[in-house]
Amino acid sequence: MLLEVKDIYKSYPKESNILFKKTKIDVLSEVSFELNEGECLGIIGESGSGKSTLGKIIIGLEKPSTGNVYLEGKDIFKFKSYKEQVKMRRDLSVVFQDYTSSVNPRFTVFDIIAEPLCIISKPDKQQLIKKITTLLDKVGLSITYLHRYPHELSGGQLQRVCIARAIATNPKFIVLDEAISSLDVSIQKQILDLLIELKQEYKLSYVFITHDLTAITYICDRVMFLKDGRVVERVEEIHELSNIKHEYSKRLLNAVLDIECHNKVISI
Ligand SMILES: Nc1ncnc2c1ncn2[C@@H]1O[C@H](COP(=O)(O)OP(=O)(O)OP(=O)(O)O)[C@@H](O)[C@H]1O
Repeated sequence: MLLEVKDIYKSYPKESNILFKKTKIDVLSEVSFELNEGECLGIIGESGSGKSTLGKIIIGLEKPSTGNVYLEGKDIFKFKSYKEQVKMRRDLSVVFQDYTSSVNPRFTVFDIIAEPLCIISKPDKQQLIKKITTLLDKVGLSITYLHRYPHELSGGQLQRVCIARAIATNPKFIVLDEAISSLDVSIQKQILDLLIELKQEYKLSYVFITHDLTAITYICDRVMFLKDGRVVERVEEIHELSNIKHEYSKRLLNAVLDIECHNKVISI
């Protein structure tokens, strides 16, 4: 098994009106799941249900209050040596929704993609140019983009650059946190197709975080519904999505059907 997330609880301190009284807000409770090689697991939930917090925990950006995350059997929060931590950084990657703020505006496309490569090794400039040109090609961008700055790219192009950066270190899995949500619908499909292609080519696993069930049915093998930080339902086979039982999951599914129906009426 590639990833095992076991009994995660996460709480944050909360401001209290009562002097000296410490309170906390529980964001995740009892969250467990497994992810196998080559799989795409969808995590869906309403705003504030804890999806991004969970995403940050499984790539080691945030520590759980209790619980463990095992990557190939090893607890990612117990990697002590620098070498182990660099390996973990190489194996786990992420693409965020907000592609504009997840890149340095003063970096060129070359600098953005080179950054993780230079953290894990010390490649020379020629090696870097070759590798980055190949990566750009993989995400459907030509070499002419190499020296452009983020403001000289469209949203879809910049998200492709972020995807190239995410796959640069040959990770084992990528957390895609609302990675297509800021793009318009036609670009969303292109990016989903690209992600599916890359998943097959690099044998990647994804954790696909979204509030969009339509995208889940397009790319995911399984799905987990998160409500107030708890897993309320799991669908192990995506084609069985219509058999969901929990009221909350049904509400999310019906919301999609309503929107699709509404769009059809408009297009008629
Ligand atoms: N660093 C933090 N300190 C305090 N509270 C936090 C912190 N990060 C997140 N939260 C709270 O945790 C809860 C879950 O937030 P999270 O961003 O994980 O939800 P989400 O499901 O990803 O929401 P969205 O879909 O709107 O991005 C929210 O109530 C949020 O305010």
